[in-house]
Amino acid sequence: MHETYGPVVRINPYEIHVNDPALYRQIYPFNGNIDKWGWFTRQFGIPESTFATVDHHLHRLRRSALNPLFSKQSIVKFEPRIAVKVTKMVQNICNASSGPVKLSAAYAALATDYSFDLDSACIDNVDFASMYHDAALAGSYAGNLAKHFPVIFPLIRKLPIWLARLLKSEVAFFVEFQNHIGELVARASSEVKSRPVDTKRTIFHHILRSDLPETEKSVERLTQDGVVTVAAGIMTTAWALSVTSFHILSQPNVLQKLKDELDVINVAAGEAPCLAQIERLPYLTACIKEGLRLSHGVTARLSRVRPDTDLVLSSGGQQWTVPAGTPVSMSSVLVHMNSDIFENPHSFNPERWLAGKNLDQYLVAFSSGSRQCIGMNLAYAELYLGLAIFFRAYGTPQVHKGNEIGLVQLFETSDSDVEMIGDGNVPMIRPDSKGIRITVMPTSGIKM
Ligand code: HEM
Repeated sequence: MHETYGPVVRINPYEIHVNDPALYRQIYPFNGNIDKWGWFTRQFGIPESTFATVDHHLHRLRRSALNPLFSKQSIVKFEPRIAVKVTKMVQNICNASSGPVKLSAAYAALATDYSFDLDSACIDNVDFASMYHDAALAGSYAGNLAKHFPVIFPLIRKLPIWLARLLKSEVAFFVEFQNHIGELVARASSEVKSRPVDTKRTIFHHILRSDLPETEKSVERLTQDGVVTVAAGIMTTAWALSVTSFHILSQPNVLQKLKDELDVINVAAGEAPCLAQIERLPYLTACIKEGLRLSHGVTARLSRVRPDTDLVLSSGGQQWTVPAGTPVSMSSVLVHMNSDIFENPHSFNPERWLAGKNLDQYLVAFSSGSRQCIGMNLAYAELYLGLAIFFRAYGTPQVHKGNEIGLVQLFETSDSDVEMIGDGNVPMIRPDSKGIRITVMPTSGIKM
């Protein structure tokens, strides 16, 4: 429709969609009274979560309780925990070397494990099975249907587990996932009541002790917030790690440059590199940005509504007025794949971020404005530590330094295993893909 009708199109009777990267920040600004669109947010069946809150002011109140947990300062405190999990994952991959390892599942298990006190220990599973990841993905894909039939999720949530298991394993995972989060919230709630000065600080303990009104602290509301926070963190981070690793492994010149950069950082034997150190590495940073660009983050059109003001969009000497109350959006995929900004947009090319072109403004995987991803600092910490520890520990038969714990090679994995074929709120991949798989040959080196 954009090719036929231009950059600003009324795509259905209610909604306007935009395809002009210059307009992205105008649609998603940090200031102003901006709501979400109820028709979009109802698809997940969690209307009381911060993510799905429609009203701007209520959203600000709910988000204010979460903000301190996700500040850069708080995430730095998480760093040792993330590093321990990544190191364990890297060692487990080496131990599980008898057949191909599903790297995308390993990353999914990793992202699940460091999501707030879930005690899931997914990375200890030999096959890296990740119940939460699969449940979250199934829920995200189902959103396309649930937008039209919003009764689906409330019904699923009420299913007894035996019936859910009879229907489909993903449905059962989803019910178990929600039940597990509900149990964690209920436990936190009774702990906070019985021991008001306890120092244990999961996301739930934190909210329960915050200044939010008591009506905002119900077990049901906090369960909804927990479900979306964990699900949003797992799917996106695991996919960004997977896509970035796939491209690095498939281009020996990229791997060589990355390993050269990682090899010179000063790390004591047996220790993980520290975040402050690796965040300054230009080539690793460029790989992460390129990986975020090609993994897209959230692919759905994230509609915004100005309830009481018109929105005037202006670009290239043209102006459009979006009337108050009208949902308007621009998909991240259209920004990331715009060939005027990113030449050969399908190719993984970290160098484009090092050419002084000020491309950062067009990296919108985390969206922008008042509803921008709250987990961005945590996601970056996971990406930096995950990739740095993995690529210090592993080389390929073509590119290695001699001090790795193993050599890896992609196993029957091609571009078609990472290419987006549809929008399931996150990228949909061809259904018969077996994931991003590697084979591992342990070496005698020990350094990580
Ligand atoms: C590469 C990793 C990630 C990407 C690309 C990503 C992307 C996004 C995007 C685009 C949004 C905006 C959605 C909207 O406008 O409706 C969002 C919101 C959100 N994300 Fe992330 N995310 C990532 C990791 C995480 C992590 C690690 C967490 C927490 C554990 C998290 C928690 C959330 C939450 C709670 C929201 C809702 C925020 C609000 O409504 O105020 N995300 N994310």
